[in-house]
Amino acid sequence: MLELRDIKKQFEGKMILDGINLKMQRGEIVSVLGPSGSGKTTLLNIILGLVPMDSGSVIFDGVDVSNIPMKDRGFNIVFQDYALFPNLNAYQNIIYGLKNRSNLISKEEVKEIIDFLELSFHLTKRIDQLSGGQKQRVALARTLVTKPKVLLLDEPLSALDGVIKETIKEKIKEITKQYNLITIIVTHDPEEALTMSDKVLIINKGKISQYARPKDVINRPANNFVEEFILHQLKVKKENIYNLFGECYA
Ligand SMILES: Nc1ncnc2c1ncn2[C@@H]1O[C@H](COP(=O)(O)OP(=O)(O)OP(=O)(O)O)[C@@H](O)[C@H]1O
Repeated sequence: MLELRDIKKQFEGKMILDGINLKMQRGEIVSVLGPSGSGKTTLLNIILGLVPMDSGSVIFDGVDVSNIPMKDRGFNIVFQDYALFPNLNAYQNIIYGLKNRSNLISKEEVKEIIDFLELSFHLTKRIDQLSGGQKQRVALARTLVTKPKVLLLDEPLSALDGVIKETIKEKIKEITKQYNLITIIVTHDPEEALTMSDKVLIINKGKISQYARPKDVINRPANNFVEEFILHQLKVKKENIYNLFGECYA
């Protein structure tokens, strides 16, 4: 279990995260949803250990990892722009994080991840020869070979659309279950959050507005902000939300 206890963070005197408390279970996808500037990426970076918090704790499986450096924390991230190395081919990118850590994962397990993400025919391609969906899968593979316990994804679907987007969504769901990960996804898109997560964390002005299952967010929005934010973003009237998600949550 991953637990965040009373996390606070200011930038330049402005409170960005103001007492974030939550618990996430293994095998669970949690989407972090909120308006631009609400602190979503900051929260992800604090969990990763990339950005220090002012106060609070990050607890993983009962151990306080707040002061454990990022590289030893055992969490990993796929950045929004994928941050792939253009001078390396797809395979070299995938195994990049295994340098000096070759005992972390067997060759068979690396192959399993490559096959699972359907990348075996693209391994020798340069990054600029890959489609958006293929780049995303290379970035996911590069992160997964490090065997993270917590998988952090910053806007993983924002550069994708149509069938490719749906395929990556399914892959993320399957990966989370198969590897029993805690997957945390930052998104500004309520439809993405509501359709692919076990729980949705909605933050506004540094505080949690609601942390609940998608069907509960839809049926019982905790406050006007949640209702308005979701309605506004989905650009539909309230009754249409039930039509949009009614089948899933009937
Ligand atoms: N290193 C930093 N120094 C100063 N201010 C920062 C820094 N990083 C983030 N901020 C500020 O903190 C606030 C939250 O930023 P953050 O990127 O976490 O928001 P977000 O919810 O992910 O936004 P978006 O959806 O636009 O990516 C913003 O006002 C941003 O300008």
